[in-house]
Amino acid sequence: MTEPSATFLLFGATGDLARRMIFPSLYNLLSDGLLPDDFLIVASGRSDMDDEAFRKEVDAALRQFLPADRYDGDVAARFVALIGYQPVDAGNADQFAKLAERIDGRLERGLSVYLSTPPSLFAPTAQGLSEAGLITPHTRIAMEKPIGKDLASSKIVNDGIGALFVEEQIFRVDHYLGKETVQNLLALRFGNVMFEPLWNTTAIDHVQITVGETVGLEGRVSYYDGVGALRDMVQNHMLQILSIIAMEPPARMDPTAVRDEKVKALRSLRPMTAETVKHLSVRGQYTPGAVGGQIVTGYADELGQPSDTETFVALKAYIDNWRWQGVPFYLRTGKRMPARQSEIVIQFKPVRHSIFGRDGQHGAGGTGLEPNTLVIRLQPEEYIRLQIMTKRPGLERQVQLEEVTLDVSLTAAFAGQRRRIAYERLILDLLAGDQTLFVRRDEVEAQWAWIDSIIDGWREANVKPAAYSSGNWGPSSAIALIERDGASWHD
Ligand SMILES: NC(=O)C1=CN([C@@H]2O[C@H](COP(=O)(O)OP(=O)(O)OC[C@H]3O[C@@H](n4cnc5c(N)ncnc54)[C@H](OP(=O)(O)O)[C@@H]3O)[C@@H](O)[C@H]2O)C=CC1
Ligand SMILES: O=C1O[C@H](COP(=O)(O)O)[C@@H](O)[C@H](O)[C@H]1O
Repeated sequence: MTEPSATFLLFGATGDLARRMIFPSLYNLLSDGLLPDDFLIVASGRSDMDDEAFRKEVDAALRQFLPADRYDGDVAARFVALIGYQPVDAGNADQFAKLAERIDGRLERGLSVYLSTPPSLFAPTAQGLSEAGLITPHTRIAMEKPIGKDLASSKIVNDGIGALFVEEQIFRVDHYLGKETVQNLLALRFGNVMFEPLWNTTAIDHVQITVGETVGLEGRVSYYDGVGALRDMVQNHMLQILSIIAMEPPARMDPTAVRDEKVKALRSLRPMTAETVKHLSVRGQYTPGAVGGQIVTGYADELGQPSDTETFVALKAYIDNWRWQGVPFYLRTGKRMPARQSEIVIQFKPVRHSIFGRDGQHGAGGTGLEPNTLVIRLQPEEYIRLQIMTKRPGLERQVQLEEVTLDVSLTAAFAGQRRRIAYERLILDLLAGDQTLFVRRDEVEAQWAWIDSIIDGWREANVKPAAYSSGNWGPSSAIALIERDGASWHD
């Protein structure tokens, strides 16, 4: 089927993600004329309400979460008129039958189902859809993260869904893949001739990936505690970024070629052990402090009890393949960091031989020679900066070098272009059936296999989170993790 799905069925429609991201994204797509004619949105949650009551809730969410200049009352009225609400408890077969009545006669034109519910409901929901006759070759199913909490449980979820859908119908969402800046990594690497020859152990000293957040638990206590930063952020978003940085060039931009290369990189991650986690990983948990001038409470206070869940993690990872032999990938992510800042830093090696120092050695003679650094800022700003060496103007007998920045601000270069919500891209691709920016089963499982090795290592070696004051880049051991190697975090 080449036409986009004519019906979008959203489970979890009363939830936080639907209100903040999914409805605003659908609204934007409608406003830009990107939804098919005669499009129907069937929204479902456990709560009982009628179409009108739910439409009012969606309108309120649009007013709250769209930028003020995006909300247009006429478009919003057209948008909510597309939505019907049907209460369904995932375990209630009768309610699935009522849901099917809403979609009656439309299945041939394609149904895209989106599961924005807790993952424990994915398989029962798929079962309910099947029993109600809603699964046909024209049905697709999208699932939010997390897929499980370890490799074993992710296999159970994948098996449950896989029993009713073939892989080509399954769209595992990682919203980072919908971000322009993450897709731009592919453009940077494979749309330019100058980076690829240097993109390996010969020229690269190390790679840093940082995803810093200033927020704390944000009311997601019941989800987050026991999950922690490693499972919440590294297992999915950060490993997806790492796989795009590390993969071999795919033959073409299609779902199989791209995902084949990503999974090879993920499978090459060196597993950790109880011995190696002690020097390759740091766990942290925030305590009271100040973020952006505001005093905030600690994690345990927000939770109401002590906990061993990490809100920060830093890792030194190795990818055991030809390209990346000996190149450490330093990853760190945390809540209550000093800034919301996500970036990738490619630290190149020094030039092989310095012609500038008095004795010909690199860095000798105080000439200021430094290795090149490529900084790719993903958010909140979007830019690519390359630090290169230039001659400082002057008449000194010995050439003095200074770093200058080649600065490509994507925000400025594309100033006329509206920044899209990541979910807009993903929903559009789901409707169109393009899986390139969705995560394949083998990728999720390779990600979990590596994460499990760290969690097992932590358990066996009894590694607990170290305290860090909110507003800092994690515990001091996270700084030591990289400084031991003679490098430092690019803050
Ligand atoms: N919020 C976020 O920023 C992010 C969330 N996610 C993931 O997205 C999913 C949804 O998250 P979020 O919106 O925050 O969660 P919420 O807890 O806010 O919403 C959960 C939704 O699931 C519905 N639900 C709960 N139990 C049942 C049931 N037995 N049968 C049918 N529906 C049920 C709820 O319906 P009702 O309210 O009517 O009871 C509600 O619509 C989760 O998997 C989460 O991990 C992923 C990335 C970010
Ligand atoms: O998936 C998640 O992502 C958000 C961070 O997303 P971003 O787009 O704002 O960078 C994180 O806050 C949340 O804990 C996690 O579940």
